[in-house]
Amino acid sequence: MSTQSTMNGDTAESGYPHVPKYFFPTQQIPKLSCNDPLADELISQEKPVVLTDTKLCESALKWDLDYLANNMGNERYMVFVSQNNRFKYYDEAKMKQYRINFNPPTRRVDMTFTEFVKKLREWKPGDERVYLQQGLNNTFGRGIVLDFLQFNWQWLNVQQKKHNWGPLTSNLLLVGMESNITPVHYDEQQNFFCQLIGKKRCILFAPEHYERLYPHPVYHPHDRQSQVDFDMPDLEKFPGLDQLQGWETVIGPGEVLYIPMYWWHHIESLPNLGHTVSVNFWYKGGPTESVEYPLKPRQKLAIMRNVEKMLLEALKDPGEVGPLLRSLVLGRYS
Ligand SMILES: O=C(O)C(=O)C[C@H](CCCc1ccccc1)C(=O)O
Ligand SMILES: [Zn+2]
Repeated sequence: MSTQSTMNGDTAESGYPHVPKYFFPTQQIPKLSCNDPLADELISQEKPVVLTDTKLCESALKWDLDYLANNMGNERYMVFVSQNNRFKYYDEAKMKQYRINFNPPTRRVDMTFTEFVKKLREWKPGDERVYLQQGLNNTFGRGIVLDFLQFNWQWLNVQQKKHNWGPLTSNLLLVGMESNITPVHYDEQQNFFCQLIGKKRCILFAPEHYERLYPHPVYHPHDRQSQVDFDMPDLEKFPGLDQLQGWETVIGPGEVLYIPMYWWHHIESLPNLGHTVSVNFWYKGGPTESVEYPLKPRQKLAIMRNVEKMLLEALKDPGEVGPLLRSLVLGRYS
């Protein structure tokens, strides 16, 4: 791959000039062959790594819009619609649970793939944007199912056992427009994220940056999502942002990014490079054999989540959780 170099000679792994886009510094996520022992080392340490040569989704590298339109049948698929380029995830179930004034930033519209492609191809500036995010299941056309069966399951099964992961829970098919952004959030599963069409910039932060990314309360529909807008960081409200530092990479077709469980990630489809297609593989974390101290940051995160859930269960009113925690901590533990 020809690597362009910028004035300061700084050329990222991706061969693209490393264009710092946001207010925080980042380092490049290592990009290694899946046969490199260091790759396995990083995965077992739950650190991010971009893997090449996995052939994990080689049979799906042909999943462009035409192929998908011809093979996705006439089912309706989950599509999110946004008035801007951000697609901040929200939990529909939690929306109904608590009477909080929450205006969802996107709306969910189920549409056929043909309708989706039409909206995508006829889009012009000012129009609402679309992002198809649909779990792969056997309702997809035969062609898709056959491609799916040809994924490199042997390699996946070896990884799952080697790193003591739990079962595969789902595969999300993602078809997005260029410049679409999934704002920074964490998931509670291990993730092999496969890029099929187009390029995505992925910015990751370790779980210990929890205090710097100010996640919404656990009961909130935006649970696991950061309150911070990377385009308009509010350093008064979120002072920890000035310590934030991340890891980033640009992944292209055939590359797999390992997003460790509880690691924050912001994902965007690079502008001017056309639509993107990705498939992820979410695995439950493995059983925790022996608890070792000091606890890992992700274990403390899990504990904090349980404290929030327990307090809400006990207090019922979300408005009482903050005051009780302040009484507990201020002047006593702080
Ligand atoms: O694979 C991942 O974890 C990603 O975040 C990929 C991301 C879309 C994910 C949407 C989503 C976020 C949270 C819960 C359910 C669905 C992208 O590629 O834009
Ligand atoms: Zn995610």
